[in-house]
Amino acid sequence: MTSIIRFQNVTKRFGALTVLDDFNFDVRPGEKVTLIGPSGSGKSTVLRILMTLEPFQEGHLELAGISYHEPNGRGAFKASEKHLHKIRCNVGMVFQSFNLFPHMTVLRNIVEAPVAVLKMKRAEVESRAIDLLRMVGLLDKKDHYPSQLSGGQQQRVAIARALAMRPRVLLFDEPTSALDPQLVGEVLGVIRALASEHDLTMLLVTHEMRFAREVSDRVCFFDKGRIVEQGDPDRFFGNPEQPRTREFLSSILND
Ligand SMILES: Nc1ncnc2c1ncn2[C@@H]1O[C@H](COP(=O)(O)OP(=O)(O)OP(=O)(O)O)[C@@H](O)[C@H]1O
Repeated sequence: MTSIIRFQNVTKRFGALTVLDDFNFDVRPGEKVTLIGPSGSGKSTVLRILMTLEPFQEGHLELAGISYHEPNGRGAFKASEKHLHKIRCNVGMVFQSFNLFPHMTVLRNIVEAPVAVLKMKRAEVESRAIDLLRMVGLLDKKDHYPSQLSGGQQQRVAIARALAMRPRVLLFDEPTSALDPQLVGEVLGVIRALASEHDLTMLLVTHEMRFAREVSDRVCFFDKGRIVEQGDPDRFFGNPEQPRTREFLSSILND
């Protein structure tokens, strides 16, 4: 079985703090995987490393067959800009806090990166951006600025923006946790629709357990830099095996 994401014995430290400890993790092409776990356990760090936003100290990482090492093996994350560019063309990320460019319209927010980074033709990207805005239900907002949109609408633009780069892997880092409760549903609805896309690999960090159960092929409980337990959602939520998983699930489900 080929993996589209592969962490092999990855160790990540921030100073004296070891966040990932000899971490191994594989994701199949098209798989939708959710990472859940206590605050501070390292879930965002997994995504940030994949997005090349964080270096790591030991181990080996592959995304879509591209290694995160220099081919000559000089050590983790000594990749050239060209190499990083290759990786970043395959992976997109949706952050907790939208991160739209405030001085650009919705349409430009979506169009700029594919034109600047992928050197795609502006007209072609615009036409795809229009399709994506229609998909996230915001075509009528294309000439608005982010400050004129609700948080839920901004997050839907952020999802469209990530998709405009045609990533093979899409990472979601707690995409609804900065939203008012009444806006969560509209964003989850868009992600749910994406989850039905066979070819797109999705890795999500979320505290929305019902949603995780609904969209994931696999749920992983992550604690102290390791996966403690994983499984298909019905088995995982219906019959968690590890005491730490049970403890975690009962603490959040009783909140
Ligand atoms: N840039 C940094 N410098 C130092 N420590 C960091 C840095 N980023 C994260 N950490 C620490 O690494 C650990 C893992 O953080 P991470 O954000 O990956 O956890 P998380 O599981 O995503 O938590 P949450 O659910 O609260 O977002 C935490 O103890 C955090 O304080």
